[in-house]
Amino acid sequence: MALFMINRYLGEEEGSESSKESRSRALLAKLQEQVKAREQQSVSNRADEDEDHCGGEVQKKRKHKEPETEGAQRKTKTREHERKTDLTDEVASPAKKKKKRKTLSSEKESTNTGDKASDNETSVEITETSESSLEEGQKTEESVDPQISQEPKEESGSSQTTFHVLGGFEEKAVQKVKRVLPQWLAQPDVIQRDIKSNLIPFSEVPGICPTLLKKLETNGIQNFFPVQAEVIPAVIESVSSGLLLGPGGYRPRDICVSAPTGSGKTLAFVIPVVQALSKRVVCEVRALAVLPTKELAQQVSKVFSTYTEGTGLKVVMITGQKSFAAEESALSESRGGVSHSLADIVVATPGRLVDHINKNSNFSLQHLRFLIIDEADRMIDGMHQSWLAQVTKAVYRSPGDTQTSVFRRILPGPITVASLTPPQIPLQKLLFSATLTQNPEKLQLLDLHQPRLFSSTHSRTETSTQGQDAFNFPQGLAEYYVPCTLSKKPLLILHFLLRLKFSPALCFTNSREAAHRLYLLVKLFGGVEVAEFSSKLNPSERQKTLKDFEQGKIPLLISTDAAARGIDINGVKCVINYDAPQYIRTYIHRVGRTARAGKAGSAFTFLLEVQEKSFLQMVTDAGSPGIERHFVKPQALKSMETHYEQTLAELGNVVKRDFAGDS
Ligand SMILES: Nc1ncnc2c1ncn2[C@@H]1O[C@H](COP(=O)(O)OP(=O)(O)OP(=O)(O)O)[C@@H](O)[C@H]1O
Repeated sequence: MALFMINRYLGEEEGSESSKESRSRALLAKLQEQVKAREQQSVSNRADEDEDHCGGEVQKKRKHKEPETEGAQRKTKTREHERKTDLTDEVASPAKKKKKRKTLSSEKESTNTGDKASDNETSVEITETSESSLEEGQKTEESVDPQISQEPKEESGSSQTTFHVLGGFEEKAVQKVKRVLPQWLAQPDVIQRDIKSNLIPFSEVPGICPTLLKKLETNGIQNFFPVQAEVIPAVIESVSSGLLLGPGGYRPRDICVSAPTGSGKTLAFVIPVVQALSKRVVCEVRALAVLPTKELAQQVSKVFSTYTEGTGLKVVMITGQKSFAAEESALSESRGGVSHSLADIVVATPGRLVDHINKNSNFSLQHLRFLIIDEADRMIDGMHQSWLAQVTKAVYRSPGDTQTSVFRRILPGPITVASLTPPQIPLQKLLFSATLTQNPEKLQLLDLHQPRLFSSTHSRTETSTQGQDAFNFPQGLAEYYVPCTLSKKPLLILHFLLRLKFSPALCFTNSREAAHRLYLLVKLFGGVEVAEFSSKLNPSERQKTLKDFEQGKIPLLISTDAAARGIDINGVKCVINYDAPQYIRTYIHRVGRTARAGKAGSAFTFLLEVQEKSFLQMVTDAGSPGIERHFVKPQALKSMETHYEQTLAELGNVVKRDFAGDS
């Protein structure tokens, strides 16, 4: 199915070498023709002149006779051509008419300067004939004409010359390629961005079973957030005819959700999936959630576990946190020599998922009904791991498979009566992200079926100026940038924590080395509890660090982008971009660790002078409601400077020791 319409190359390829070459060749051929015609003409003129000078009465008569016949023919041709040209000129632009008038007046000029009437006539005829042949050429090459139509003027003084000025093609304005989004991307179901003033009571969202509503209340959820009120009913509707068929017996539409960070996307898929699977009889893997990191998988797995409690549904996480064998035995067991699934919902990272597909013969995805791709844009970027192709292969039987069960699964092709006849479990994809790409080519990689988009961003062209995607920022987020110098950056962090009491604060650096150095510096300076979070730590250390930070034991967490996406830490008041992020998506996810669930929060980005212009442009283009300047006066840092210098010297020794220890 053609999912996407992309109007590319609306005009002819102006810059293409081959088209330039063929134009040049056509022009050259035309000019050569004209040169020949003129040479012949001038030869006959010269002969006429000679005859004029030395010929007698007979020759004079012949001369008069010849032009009479030839000239008459030519004149008839010319008049005919004039009539044609006049007709064309009636619809031609005024500029063209002007040009023609100019050419004709130049012809008149040349006529008046001539000595003999016959010469004059010949001159006019030549001019008009060449113009006529050029007019013909105009049909194939418009841009050539203005140049050539002026030639007779230059030649009028010396009608014998065959010299032509080449080149100077008229510039054609290149038509700009317009972006045409497919309708489902251009006109999404709109999700309100303002959570606080758009809370939706449970009673207004139909179809959710009372047990789940009770569970929501038990977990402190009183109302639905806008994204949940839109997406939950849509997914529930797609299973209204049971797990085997979508509405009307057709395959259900895939669902894409693009909503700001902290807007409650997790519950938007957990609730309907749990409700849909709660009626299952046999335990099989029917839902698979794929996330980019272990921490995120753990977070989502926890939410699934909360809402499946008491339903009999089993949630298993496969991220590599446990050994492969331990994960294998959590996924399935063998009873009477037959393997039985022990998982209804699997939460996985792509790498480990592929391992199980390839190495665990008891891991079956043949009953998979929901494929949830959280942080979908990141997962698309990571598609080089070909995890999606592996999942698809595991879900559908291979063509050589002769399985004859009614429930056999065949990779769906175009919808036909035949293809719909055997009932088969449809695989529905649910995509979620705060920065879902609107790039149709990228989305096509996911092979979506009649996708439906829920988005709080209408279209990227509304807010962006450079074709960059526009995103929505959380309503309660206040963005600031702090102009600074490289040497003062660490002092600023200390100022923010110790003086301004901005805590708990999550501080991002662009590398784990930078995170480690800053962590050491703050620790040596003293006065504030600090921890670092990066791939330097093992998974259990990372888990403990996040827990301590969430519980308020650590007011400052210095992290790489490992904590930038999806991590839901309650109560982060402030995000500090110690190093400015290079990409807008990174910025959006980093600052999205605060101002979650409709709460307020602030984000500060430290900017060196050279970074200011491009960074502010990037943020504005992405649709930021506004980023304010927050200037810290140098005097405010003065009192910390001496201690800071001492700490820096000390840091040098610690780093050396660290380095020696590492090597
Ligand atoms: N209806 C609700 N009422 C109150 N709190 C809610 C509701 N829905 C979700 N939350 C809370 O909002 C917070 C953010 O939710 P969630 O992590 O699902 O956001 P998200 O949209 O997935 O964010 P991100 O894009 O950063 O991953 C969570 O702590 C969650 O418990």
